[in-house]
Amino acid sequence: MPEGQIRKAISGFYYVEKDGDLIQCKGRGVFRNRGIHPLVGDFVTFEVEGENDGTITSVHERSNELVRPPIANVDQALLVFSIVEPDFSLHLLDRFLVVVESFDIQPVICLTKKDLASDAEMKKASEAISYYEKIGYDIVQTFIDDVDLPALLKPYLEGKTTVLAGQSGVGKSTLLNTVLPTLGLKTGEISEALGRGKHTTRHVELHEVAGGLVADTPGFSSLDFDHIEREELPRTFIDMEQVSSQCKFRGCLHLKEPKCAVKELVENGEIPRHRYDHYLQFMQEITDRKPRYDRND
Ligand SMILES: Nc1nc2c(ncn2[C@@H]2O[C@H](COP(=O)(O)OP(=O)(O)OP(=O)(O)O)[C@@H](O)[C@H]2O)c(=O)[nH]1
Ligand SMILES: [Zn+2]
Repeated sequence: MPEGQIRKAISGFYYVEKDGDLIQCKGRGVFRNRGIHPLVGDFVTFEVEGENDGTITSVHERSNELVRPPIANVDQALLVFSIVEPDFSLHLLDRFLVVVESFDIQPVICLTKKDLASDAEMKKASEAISYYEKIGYDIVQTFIDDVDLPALLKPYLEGKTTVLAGQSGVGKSTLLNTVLPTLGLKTGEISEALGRGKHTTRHVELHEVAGGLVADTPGFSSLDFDHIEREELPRTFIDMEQVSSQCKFRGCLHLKEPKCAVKELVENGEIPRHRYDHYLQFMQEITDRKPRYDRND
């Protein structure tokens, strides 16, 4: 039976891409009883019925799945940060990195609005970001008038499924319009669409760009840590994770444990203090959240 990938889902139909064609498919009747909900991004097996219609018979195992927007098998997130308007925030950067790493998604940090920044603001942001480059993250600088943005982003987009993410106003729609000119998003449109409340399900579609796929709706509109356990937080700080094998205790959470390699590196300045402070803050947030059975969401 043929296999393909769901590129969009509208009113109960799934549009499955196969060799350049989109086949309009329904899900198998038993999916509902079994609680199987096919998602955009899913690789599926389907049965052909008629020229361009079919039925999805099985959904292949996912590498991950996002909730808002609902999308599966995301490889990469372009994390968009403006240097000014809104001001660059290391707290928000660390928060995005934790959430993205927790889904096993590769982050690429995009810096926008360089043209609006003073030399001092630019220098401050570049210095802060250089640490993230040092620990292995890719950084790209994009500008509103950068005519060659598609070429700049191509090496990152090629062969991957990518979502954009970032705070309101940083320039996500501007970037999406540049990589997907046919989309014609009004800038500011995304926040309006998402602002109507979290129950608004906005249609999401994967588009072919530069040999990869890009989602036309930004991901990670909520940055809570509900899905992350205390023991999982250390691995989402990749700089700490790299040295954690040198901590005295296996499974060290780098809190009060003696002979902790992470705390030693924070003391001698190799890991910036703000990284560790954010780590402690996020750990506290996870510790303080209500147990799941107490919540009514
Ligand atoms: N000067 C300058 N302005 C930019 C740049 N990128 C985006 N903008 C402007 O910043 C404003 C916000 O950009 P959007 O692309 O709407 O931002 P967004 O992240 O999609 O915002 P939401 O829809 O609220 O999530 C718009 O007026 C853009 O024209 C840039 O590199 N330089
Ligand atoms: Zn430790």
